[in-house]
Amino acid sequence: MTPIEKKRRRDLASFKAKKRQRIDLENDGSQEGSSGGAIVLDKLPWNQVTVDRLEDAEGFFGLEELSDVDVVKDPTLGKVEYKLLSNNFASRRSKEPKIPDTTVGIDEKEWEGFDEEESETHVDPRRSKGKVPREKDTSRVEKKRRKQDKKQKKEATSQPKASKNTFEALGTADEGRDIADNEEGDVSAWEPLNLSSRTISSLARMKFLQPTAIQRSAIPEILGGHDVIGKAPTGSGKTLAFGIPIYEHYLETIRSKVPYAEAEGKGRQQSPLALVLSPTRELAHQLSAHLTDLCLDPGSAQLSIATLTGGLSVHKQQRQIAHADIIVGTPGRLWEVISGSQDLIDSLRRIKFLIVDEADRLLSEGHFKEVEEILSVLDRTNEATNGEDERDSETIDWKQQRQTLVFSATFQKDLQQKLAGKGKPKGGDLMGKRESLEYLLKKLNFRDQKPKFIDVNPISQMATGLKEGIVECAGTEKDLYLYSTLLLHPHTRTLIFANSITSVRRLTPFLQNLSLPAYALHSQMPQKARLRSVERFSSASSPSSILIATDVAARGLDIPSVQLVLHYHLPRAADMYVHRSGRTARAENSGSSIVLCSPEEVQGMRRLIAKVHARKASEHDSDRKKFFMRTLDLDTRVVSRLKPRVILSKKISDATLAKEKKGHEDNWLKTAAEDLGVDYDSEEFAAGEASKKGRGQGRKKKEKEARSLTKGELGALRGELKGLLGQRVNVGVSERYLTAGGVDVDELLNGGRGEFLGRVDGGLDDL
Ligand SMILES: Nc1ncnc2c1ncn2[C@@H]1O[C@H](COP(=O)(O)OP(=O)(O)OP(=O)(O)O)[C@@H](O)[C@H]1O
Repeated sequence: MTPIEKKRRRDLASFKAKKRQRIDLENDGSQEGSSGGAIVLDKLPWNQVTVDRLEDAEGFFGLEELSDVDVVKDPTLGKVEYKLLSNNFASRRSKEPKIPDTTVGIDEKEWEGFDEEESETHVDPRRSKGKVPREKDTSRVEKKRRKQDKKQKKEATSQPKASKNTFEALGTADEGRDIADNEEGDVSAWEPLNLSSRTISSLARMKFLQPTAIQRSAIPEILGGHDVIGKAPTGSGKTLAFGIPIYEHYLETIRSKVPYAEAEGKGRQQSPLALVLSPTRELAHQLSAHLTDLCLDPGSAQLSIATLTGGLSVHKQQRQIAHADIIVGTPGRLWEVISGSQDLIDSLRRIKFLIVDEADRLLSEGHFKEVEEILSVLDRTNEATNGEDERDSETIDWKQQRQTLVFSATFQKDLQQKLAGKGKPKGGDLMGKRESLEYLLKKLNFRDQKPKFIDVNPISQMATGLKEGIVECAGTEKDLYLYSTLLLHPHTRTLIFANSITSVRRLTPFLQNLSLPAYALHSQMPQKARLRSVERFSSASSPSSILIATDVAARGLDIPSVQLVLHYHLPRAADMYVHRSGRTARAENSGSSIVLCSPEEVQGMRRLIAKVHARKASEHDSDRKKFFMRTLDLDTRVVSRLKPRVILSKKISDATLAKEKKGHEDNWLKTAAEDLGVDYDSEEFAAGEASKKGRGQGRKKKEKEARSLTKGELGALRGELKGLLGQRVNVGVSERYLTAGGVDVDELLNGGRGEFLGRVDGGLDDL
């Protein structure tokens, strides 16, 4: 046994003895009364609040939580004391030998921690920066550790029930914490990826028993230090394909006990390890939550993740990211936060990983300017920061030390060909077209001459468990067909996509009036309301919930058990169809995607299918036209019986919205008039507007009519609708009836043939 191992054992034995003693003392203390376990506030074992609810993500940043502690007030002295409540605390604390400075109260006397040599191996670089002397014989110890780690990993993966000290090899000396205890099943399929036992343990806890295709292909390349462009169908686990290598790198750095900045020999402000760019706020929060889950390790210093999406003050976020290991952000807010601080820019330039998630979206529409700014400052060499600062006298090409990882389910076809090394894209000098994806990819400055392009499924971007269908209807009857389709899918978590915010605003109350649990999501909602909608929609207690969203929800959102995606409008681009539909049938699950298609949208639908399924079709048959999407015939008898409900609901929601709109307009005009110092008379203004002719007057007239409904009239309409919703609708198929509560008529309409929905009357050519 080597001296280090002997020492580790000695420390472990002494730790166990002290822990026993501590528990005894705590038991005694609890019997004796409040004074037995009294401790001071700042010595309590605070834990970082983890973000497990989207809604909390913003409000709890920077806060810490605590449990198993009683607050006791001494009435005579008026003093407040804190007392450890139970042995749970003791056992919980015993799993945290790495943070001795938070061990408290009675423990304070008992716990001395591992001595320096041992504690160095567990040290949180953020806390220990500058204090920890570097180990002298790193290579020998590191070699030994690696060997031991490998052995432990083998045990962990081949014997999930293996016992004790799986983590000893990582230097945590963590008692009894092992994969086996988690009882998560056989994770040996991860073995070829050669991951650390801590990562394997996290995967086991998450019950991810094997890597997905993109994880299997991308992780070794990233661990091997390559830049990677990864393309894989929606819901196929791309987040962990880059998340796992980042975590591995983090663990490696912890093991080598050197804070990142020090590791780079700079010794200045700590640098984050990774920067993840996300196109939407919801996705950013989700990515953070997913990475937090992976990196959750109660026995060690927590990796810190900062999410920058707006909602908190820029100053607060600047402070947050100054200590973060991973930063996840939307480009606009990220730029706002970093652009004001040269120190932050400097530290970001030293990141080890730059991740561009949903790359094709991020590098185009709307985000172009900020992404370009961010990439420019990341790539600026120190010299370029004008050399005023002494520190900048060294020229370090940080981008050469940074890995760039780009992921999406969709990439432009010509670009994809280029990346795959198959010829040049059309269109001449792409560098000249500033707003092109390729231009920005060039700006990403891959350190590899040619990044590894991994396409795990070149045939399809769609998830394998996805079924697709079309419901044909007149443009004016979309609301009716939407409602009918929803009723034909009872007990189904459904995501409805519309092309405009106005439609989302209109459809939400329309469905709510029909007693359906519908929530809205669009970019003009306040951030808190956006997160609340996603949380309510995702809640396990509402498995039949409905989210009506713009394409802000199309990318990356991973909401459990979405079984149906309904395209109220045909998506504007084929890749958006792929991403929207990808909100269902995720991670080996099945799901359906249905387009409500009006005659005006048929051409677009044909083009979309040709784009999305062209390769699939040519795989099976040389004649592409043979590929078709199912047309789903709703029973017109059912649909027509639902019409009166739909008419009433529309009337009510139109009236409510028109009144709200008028209220907003009045307020706006009043404020504007006040600002200008003139009187505002709404009647006069309305008369002036009415006398105008031209576009939009029809809509305005309708709005006026809707607005003119009195409260009493609205109440009567609501009553009438309530009556209708209470009535059963005879579908004429059997004794079973369709109600808003949702009877399974699906089966009836399918004639028990197990078809997707309704009769399949043919393909695209029949449209
Ligand atoms: N190895 C695995 N085994 C089982 N489930 C996994 C595995 N890896 C990831 N998952 C789960 O699969 C789901 C989809 O993962 P993720 O969100 O990373 O997909 P994605 O490929 O990024 O999708 P999108 O293209 O829509 O953004 C998540 O719920 C995730 O927890």
